[in-house]
Parts: sequence; C-alpha cells; structure tokens
Amino acid sequence: MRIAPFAAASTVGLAVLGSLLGMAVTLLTGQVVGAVPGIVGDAPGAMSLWAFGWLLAALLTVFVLDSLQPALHRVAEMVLEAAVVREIGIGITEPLLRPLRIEHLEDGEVLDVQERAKGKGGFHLAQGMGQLPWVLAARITMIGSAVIVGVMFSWAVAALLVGVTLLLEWHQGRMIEREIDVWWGNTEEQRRANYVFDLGMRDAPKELRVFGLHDWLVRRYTQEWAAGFRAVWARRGRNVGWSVVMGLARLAADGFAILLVGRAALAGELPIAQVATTIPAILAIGVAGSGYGIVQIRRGLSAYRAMVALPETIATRHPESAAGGSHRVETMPVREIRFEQVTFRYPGAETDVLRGLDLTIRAREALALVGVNGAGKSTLVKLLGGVYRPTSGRITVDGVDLAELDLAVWQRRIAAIVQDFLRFPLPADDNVRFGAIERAGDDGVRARVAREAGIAELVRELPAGWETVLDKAFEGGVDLSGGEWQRFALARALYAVHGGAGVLVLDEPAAALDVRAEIELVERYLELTAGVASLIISHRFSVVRNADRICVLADGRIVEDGTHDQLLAADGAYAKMFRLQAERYVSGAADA
Ligand SMILES: Nc1ncnc2c1ncn2[C@@H]1O[C@H](COP(=O)(O)OP(=O)(O)OP(=O)(O)O)[C@@H](O)[C@H]1O
Repeated sequence: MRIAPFAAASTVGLAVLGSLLGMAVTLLTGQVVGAVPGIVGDAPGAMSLWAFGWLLAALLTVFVLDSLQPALHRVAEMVLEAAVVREIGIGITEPLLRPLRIEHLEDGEVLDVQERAKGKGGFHLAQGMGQLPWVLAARITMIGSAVIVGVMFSWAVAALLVGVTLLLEWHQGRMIEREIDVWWGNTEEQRRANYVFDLGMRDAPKELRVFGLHDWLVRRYTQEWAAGFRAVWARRGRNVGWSVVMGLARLAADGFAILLVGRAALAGELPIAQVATTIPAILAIGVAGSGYGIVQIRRGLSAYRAMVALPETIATRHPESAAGGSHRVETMPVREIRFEQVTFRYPGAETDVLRGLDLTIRAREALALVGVNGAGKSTLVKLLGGVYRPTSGRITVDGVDLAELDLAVWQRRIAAIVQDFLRFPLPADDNVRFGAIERAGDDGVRARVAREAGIAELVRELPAGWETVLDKAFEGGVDLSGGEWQRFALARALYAVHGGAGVLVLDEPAAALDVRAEIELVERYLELTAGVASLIISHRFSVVRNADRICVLADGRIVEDGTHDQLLAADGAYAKMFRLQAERYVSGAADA
C-alpha cells in the first residue's frame, strides 16, 4: 500500500470481488434451477416470466463480470509486482552499499540476513505478496460457501467440510515446506552447477575452448545438477503418495456431503433450488484450500522481516563512528598522512598482514611502495581509504586520527586506480566522470585528462565518441583492450584529482600498458601529481624509480625507505629486486 497504493488496492479488491462474484453465481444458479420446474409446470405461486428474465439477466451479468475479473486482476498484479521487485532491490542493496567501510560484506551473519531477504530458494517477498490476495479470496470463498451450506442444508456438514479442507491445507503446506528444505539443503551442488554454467556461458568461453574443456563442462554441469535434484526428487516421490491419499480423503468428504444432500432431496426435505446451490458450494469449500499460497506467504514474510532487519543488523554489528569535529577534511592532507604502528588482520583471517607498520606520506610527495606479491601493499591502500580499520595502531591525517574524520569526505579526497578497478559497461564519458561525479559537465577538464591519460585519440575514433558504451553487449558498444581500460581508469583518477582530490593512489597503473605507454605514464606521473600526495604501487622499477621516495614493504612493515639512488647504495632488498629486473631486461635485450 505504501509503494503502489492503487495497484495494491486493486489487486486485493479484485480478488475479493472475484470470490464474491463466484458465490453470487452459485446462489443465482440455484435460484434459476429452482424456478424452472414451477414455470414449466405453471404451478401456483411460480415465478413470473418477467422475474425469471431478470434473474437470468442478473446471472448473465454476474457471470460476465466474473469472467472479466481475472484479466483485470492480472494487470494490477503485474504493476504491483514490478513496484515491489524494484523496492526489494533497493531495500536489499541500499543498506549494503551505504556503509563507508566494507567489513560488513565479509560478515557471515549480515550475508545470511541478506540471503534470507533476497529469498532463499526463490521464495521471496514478491511471490508471497502475489499470493496474499488469492489466499484472502480463497478464505472468503470458503467461509461464504460454508455459510451457504450451513444456511441451506446443515451447519454440521459445513463444519466437517471446512475442517477437512483446513487439515488438507495444513498437510499440503508441510509437504511443500519439506520439499523446499530439501532443496535448500542442496545449495552447495546448485551453486556449483550454476558456477559451471556461468563459466561456459560468460566467464571463460575462450579459455574453455583453448583447453578443450567443452565435454568436461557439460558432464560436470549434468552431474552437479542431478546431484542437487536427487534429494528433491526423492522427496517429491514421497509427496506424490501422500497427495493421492489426501485426494481420496477430499473425495470421501465431498462424496459423503453430496450423498447426504441427495438423500434429503429424495426424501423431499430439500427443495431443488437448495440442492442446486448446496452442491456447488460443497465443491467450492473443497477447492478453497491454499497450502501452497500460505507457504509462499510465510516465506515471503520471513524474507520481508529479514529485509527490514538488514539495515539494523549492519548498523549494530558494524557501527559507523560519528563524523567528528570541525576538521577541514576538504583540504587535507596539508602536511602528511602517517601510519603509526599499524597492525592489521582481515576479519576471520589467521595471521596479520601488517605488523606494527610506520609510514609517512607527505603532502605533495610522490611515494612509491614496492614489495613482493602478497606483502600487503593493496591492504595498506584499503586502510588508507578507511574501508578497513587498523586492528591496532592508528592512521593520522595532519595529526588527526582517521577514525575521527568524516570518512565520507575523506574518501572523496582520494583518487585511486586499484588493481581490480571498475570497468563500467556505460558510456566512455561516465567512465571518466565518475571520478568526480559532482563535477559532471566540465568538458574542459575531461578533454585535459583524456590527453594526460592518452585516451583522447581513442575516444575520437569511437563510433559515438564520448557517448559510446564501453561494452559490446550493448547496441553500438565497443570492447576495449586491457591497456585501454587501464588508461580509462587513469583518466578517471585524474578527473578526480582535477575535481579536488588531494591523495592519488595508483596501484599497478602500468600493469596492462605497453612499454611506450608506460614511459609516457612515468614521464607525466610526477608532473600530474605535483600538487597532491601520491602513492604509487608497482612491480615495474621504471615506474618506481622516479618517485620522490621509495618504501619497501616486507614482513608487514616498511623495511627500507629512501630515494632510488639511496636504496641502491644501501644495497638491500630494493637493490636486489632492482638488479634482478634490470638483468632480465638487459639479457632480454641482448637475446633479441
Ligand atoms: N579480503 C581479504 N580477506 C583475507 N585475506 C586477504 C583479503 N585480501 C587480501 N588478503 C590477504 O592479505 C595479504 C596481502 O594482500 P595484498 O593484496 O595487500 O597484497 P599485495 O602486496 O597488494 O600483493 P600483489 O603485489 O600480489 O598485488 C595476502 O596474503 C592476501 O591473501
């Protein structure tokens, strides 16, 4: 009612109307049938032809309305469902996206509530809600028909039929619940089957062909899928047996009631109009059971509760510190960012990634960070961006603890290319402007960063220029190469710097660039970052050696710190890594 009042009211109203019209058909049919013998036999007190004509017209009208109602209902239902599905999407994703940190995304309990809100096993809020009007209408039909049977024939028979229907409804619900539980119990196999399917269809079509994994894939998918379904089928097999038993019970109850009606009619105790009304009413009670609908409503309700609980769960388990004080985060850092004895361990992990790390990044300084794979360089960036908090120690900006700053504003101060940067399947323009979305419309800056990142020419050649969607799956879209994407990411980060970001982080910005592009990047790097604090992470020494200062990260802390020449002279880990790479380049060149 809150999100789509008209469609909601129409859906419920039409379902109830349908139920009332159905009963009106039953009552009017009884009246028509009851009147016929009197009119045919011209009995005294029989209904006049006029009145009979009106009765027939009323029956016809009700019948026509009753036939139209489902079509109208479907339209209202579709409108409502679209609105609800949209609302559920927002209701689930918004609380997950809102927090400025990301610890909640790795919290099993939060993920579980989110799973339930989405509707495990496909039984979600929208489906449950779709059943609500039908179950309501079925209840009205059952009660109304029971009243008809009670008034016209016997309250005891009415009570018996309602009792049997509710019993069967309960049993049907239980069978369905069990089937769903079995289904849920197999999510592991289902997940694997879905994974294999996606692998073939989306994720790795090229590699699968190169390695000739087609047959393996089909076999594996079939196996996983069948394994996932085996238990469901076993349960269904048992359910079929029970369904037959229940069907027979239903038949016995209805047969018994109709037999009683027939006997009373033969004994002359029940006029024909009553007989003609009671028998359809007896049958209507029987089909008014809604086991399936009630299960869906129950599951939908549980999904709804989980959806409502999601923001609360996140807020209580991962409270965000209140944005603090009067610090002018918009201009920070003026002096420096410091990591002070920072230790960090990922939630649920066994070991620390950073161990008592000290590091100072000065404003307007280009600092390079090097270290072997898994040393913790990207982790350090995540801490700098405040998406994780140090397990112990602190990070300060101009002497103020990061925990006390307005994190949302601080995060907007950082422009970054991370290793797994986003590739938006959106126009080229968005892919750059998302760096500083509040500065959309600044074409001068866009042109400038395009030149700086080396994509100006590329954009000019795109079929629709800046409006070209960077994904071939969309009409008029194009696919970019890895290096081209990296330049776009670079352009986005630079757009952010021009938009006012004060810290630039480049995590492996040259990984996908060719030598020429790498040289261009390095040449521009220092000049691009002259006004900001910048942190560049790279395994390529051609990129690193130009930085104002280089730090080596190993064993969770900074083990070397100095300029390229100082570190070479010190002949430590940096010098060793540098020589190794230089040698390979030299020998590579000699071989060539
Ligand atoms: N979300 C996570 N949960 C648990 N452990 C993680 C997570 N992300 C990274 N790690 C672990 O933290 C360690 C440091 O990873 P990080 O990505 O910071 O290394 P890196 O120095 O950037 O490496 P590379 O040069 O390969 O990019 C690794 O051992 C990694 O397995």
